[in-house]
Amino acid sequence: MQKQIKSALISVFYKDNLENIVKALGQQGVTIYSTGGTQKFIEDLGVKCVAVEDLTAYPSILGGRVKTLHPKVFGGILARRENPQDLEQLAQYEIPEIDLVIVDLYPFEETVKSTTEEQAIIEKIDIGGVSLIRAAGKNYKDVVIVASKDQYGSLEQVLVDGKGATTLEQRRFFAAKAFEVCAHYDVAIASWWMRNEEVKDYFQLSVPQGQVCRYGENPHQKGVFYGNLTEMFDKLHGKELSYNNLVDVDAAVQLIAEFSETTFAVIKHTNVCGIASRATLSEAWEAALAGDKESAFGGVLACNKVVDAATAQSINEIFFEILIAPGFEPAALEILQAKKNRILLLQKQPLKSPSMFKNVLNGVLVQDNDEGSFKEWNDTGAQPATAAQRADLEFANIVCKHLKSNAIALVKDRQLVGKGCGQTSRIDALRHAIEKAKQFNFSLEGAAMASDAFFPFDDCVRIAHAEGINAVIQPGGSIRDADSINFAKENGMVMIVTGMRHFRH
Ligand SMILES: NC(=O)c1ncn([C@@H]2O[C@H](COP(=O)(O)O)[C@@H](O)[C@H]2O)c1NC=O
Repeated sequence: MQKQIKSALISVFYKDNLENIVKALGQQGVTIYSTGGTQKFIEDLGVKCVAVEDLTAYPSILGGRVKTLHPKVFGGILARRENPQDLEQLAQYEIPEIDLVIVDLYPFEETVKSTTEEQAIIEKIDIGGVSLIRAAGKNYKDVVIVASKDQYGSLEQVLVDGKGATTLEQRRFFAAKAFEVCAHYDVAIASWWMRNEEVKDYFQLSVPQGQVCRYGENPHQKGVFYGNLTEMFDKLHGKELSYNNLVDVDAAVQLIAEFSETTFAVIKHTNVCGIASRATLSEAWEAALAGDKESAFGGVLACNKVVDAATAQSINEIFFEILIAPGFEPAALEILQAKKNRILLLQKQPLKSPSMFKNVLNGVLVQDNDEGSFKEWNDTGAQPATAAQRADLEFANIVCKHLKSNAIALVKDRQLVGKGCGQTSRIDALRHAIEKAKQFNFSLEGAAMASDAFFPFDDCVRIAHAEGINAVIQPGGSIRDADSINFAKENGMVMIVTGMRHFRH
């Protein structure tokens, strides 16, 4: 049903972008009611406006905590226009109908980001604005609610197209958006109150839409990304990131954040297939690629140093989807931007989320991020690790943590030379890792092996030893730990037990 807007209440925190709407309402003869700062803004535009104080016959009190909270305001918003009793009461108490409500709430989220001062934050919990939104949204059959400056464009369109009249469908659309705004606002407030609680009573997360993906994991699945990519990255080149790109970029930035030495990594389907630390970035790249040249095709690349021209030249020769780096030298950028089908991301900040979650069954599982790489460093083998072995073992252990379970990583001179992941048995993961190393002509003589979880039997250590691997790192915890440890002792192998498992399902 079409409804003509004859009256409006405007109370907004940010006044920008409101000019056209106010002027259009003024031209259409709409009676505008408004609060302090907004009233001044409207009058400065040369448009007539009634102060809410004049409507309520009450001043704004308690430093603005109570301005619009009054039956003369809420009655006019909530009255059902087809209900004779409601209309009688409006007449009895001299309450004018309000057909349009425009609100832009106090910026609670921005305030939390800019200060830790509790009182300043609490003052930015909007009360009147949220009440206006809820009231107008509830009475959407008669009232238009515009609950955020993000919707000014839509309102302007409606005012122009409908000459100030709205359809029921349009009012329903604005109401739905309005309740989304309120819900998001309340989640932000509740999250702030609960910021120090370890376990909350509700799983609450409200993240604005970032982009609708072309599709989900596969073309027949829909996909949407909620989040703010521009906060983390500057996209210097290439098309929009796909659903799978986003998943891989997440895996890549988590992995690369673990390394402080100059390191390059290649990620495929969230698993690292090549990674190396070297004195220079181009050496790190060459070594990472050499780890598995075949898998690197179409991969996601990540490094922790500014990309120089020499490295760019070398990377340019292979087909890759995405390159993530903390910076690009201008000459490197020129080289890499020459080809169209690739994405270049400049990472501006690290990932900050302290926890992770996924939907399972009819709920959500939440856990801490897997921080750290070992609890203890227990030398349980034939002898302690040398400095070089220690470096490789630590490297292998971190890599293993970023592989899907069951995972085995084989490392030599801080270069991944073989990996097995996502296997249903640990021994299969090892077999696969060895096969990969052989495929690319790596000798495993003197290599280090990491396992994401304990060895249930001594079979893996035996196989590793037979290949020349002489240092092992694993969490321990099997009832048969002694079998693997004794084998290492008897065969001159280093065996580190960390006490920290790194399953990744
Ligand atoms: N207390 C109230 O009755 C009340 N009514 C509206 N507001 C808010 O006051 C702001 C606008 O204030 P002003 O027009 O004075 O600049 C808006 O963000 C609006 O959401 C209120 N403030 C907070 O709760």
